[in-house]
Amino acid sequence: RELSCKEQLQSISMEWMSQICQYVVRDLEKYGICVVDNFMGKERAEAIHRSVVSMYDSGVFVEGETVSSSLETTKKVRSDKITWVDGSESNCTNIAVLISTIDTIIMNAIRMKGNGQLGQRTIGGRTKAMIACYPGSGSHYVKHVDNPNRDGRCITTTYYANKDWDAKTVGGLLRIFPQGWANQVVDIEPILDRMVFFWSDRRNPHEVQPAFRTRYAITVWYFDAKEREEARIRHRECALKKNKANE
Ligand SMILES: Cn1c(O)c(C(=O)NCC(=O)O)c(=O)c2ccccc21
Ligand SMILES: [Mn+2]
Repeated sequence: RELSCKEQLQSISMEWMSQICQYVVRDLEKYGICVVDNFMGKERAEAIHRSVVSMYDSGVFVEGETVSSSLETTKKVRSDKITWVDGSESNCTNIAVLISTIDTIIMNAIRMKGNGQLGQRTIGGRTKAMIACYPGSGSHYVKHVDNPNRDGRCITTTYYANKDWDAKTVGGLLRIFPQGWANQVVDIEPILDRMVFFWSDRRNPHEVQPAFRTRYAITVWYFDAKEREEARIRHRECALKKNKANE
């Protein structure tokens, strides 16, 4: 019998899903980095773009975390601004769909591995989505490691929502310096509907090069269950020590 439209869509998305998962598992385990284009499809991507622009215009974004205050007296460029969403906020429906799509990919990638692990990691939970905006005028992010000291985060997933981005004229490249690749760098243009997955630890120092146009990205970090638990215990212990000291 002829498959209904809904069944056809489901079968395409299941097929698509398993393709993407194989790709993510292979590239993460082989290179520690995976780039997927056309992740949500054109119309959903443009809807996400419109959502983040209107959120930015509504003023919910706050100054981002500067990884290290720049000592030299560089001319003051306005730095990144961020806001955290779980997808339930107003105007975030499309972002909720993005988050659940990434969840599905990560969970299925692990299931595919069979041993319930991705790169010898067992994923246990994730952060909310951090929407970041670089207001242009040369704003950038210094070279850093997302998780240098085992805070639990093991996979960084970043989605770009920038229409017609041309890095040759407006910069804004994500440049990753993969450890163990000698002096190779990986330059990734933050183009619309591009999804990047990479290990959050010291294997992937990276920077955001100066952007000369407003640049939007949505990041979700996935936790390694064991490492997250250990970080929580360490955090509790040092909190207890502090209380003892203050007694
Ligand atoms: C704004 N912003 C970031 O852009 C990156 C980051 O690495 N971005 C990579 C990218 O956008 O391509 C971060 O890792 C980050 C960490 C804490 C607070 C803000 C942060
Ligand atoms: Mn980062």
